[in-house]
Amino acid sequence: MTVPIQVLDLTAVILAGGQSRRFGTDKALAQLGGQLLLERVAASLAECPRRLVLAPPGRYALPGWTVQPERRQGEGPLAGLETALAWAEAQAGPGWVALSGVDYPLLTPVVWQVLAAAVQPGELATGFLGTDTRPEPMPALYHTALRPRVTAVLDTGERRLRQPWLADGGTWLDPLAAGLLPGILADADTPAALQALDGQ
Ligand SMILES: Nc1nc2c(ncn2[C@@H]2O[C@H](COP(=O)(O)OP(=O)(O)OP(=O)(O)O)[C@@H](O)[C@H]2O)c(=O)[nH]1
Repeated sequence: MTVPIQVLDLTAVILAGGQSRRFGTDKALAQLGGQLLLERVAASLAECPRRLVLAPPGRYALPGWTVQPERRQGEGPLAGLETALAWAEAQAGPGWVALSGVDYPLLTPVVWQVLAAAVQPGELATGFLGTDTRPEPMPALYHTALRPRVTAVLDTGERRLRQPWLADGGTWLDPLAAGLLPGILADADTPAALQALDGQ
């Protein structure tokens, strides 16, 4: 019998090393409801026993979290996933990483519980479908066994996290059918998008 995955089995990793070009200022330090976006995402993952923020040295300090750069620093989110998987495996052996960007300020622990409960034996990714019905690379769970594939793709020069091969070996849930509140996965990658979330 397979034992279901729980949030307590996950290694939390927040990608926080981007350029925030569309936002215009560092979006991790933007606020919603009086709280930094980085802190809000971190709060959704607070139950995870291992917690890592991938960001350039000295950019942020987050109590209870390890903050360090990824191995291929500044090379984009796929390089962040590679380091996330390596770090998780070094900490706890084979297992699942809960991966988020800093720009999902409405995430709650329930989102991660839903993903953990949906993990299927033998699959390597579990996430949500976007409004365009394509898999969204974050927030999502990735298994450490994906790392050789991620490394091989990075070595070809590819840097995007949205990869068809990531979606192929995974479970991708319709968020509303999975019981999530509408809008909970909203992405605040511009000031207007963040403003639209004010009051939620
Ligand atoms: N650690 C790490 N995180 C990254 C990197 N690039 C993007 N991110 C993070 O990944 C998430 C999604 O990033 P994007 O919104 O696509 O990129 P961005 O650079 O932050 O923003 P834009 O410049 O507007 O594209 C955000 O939380 C970023 O902080 C990177 O090279 N390293």
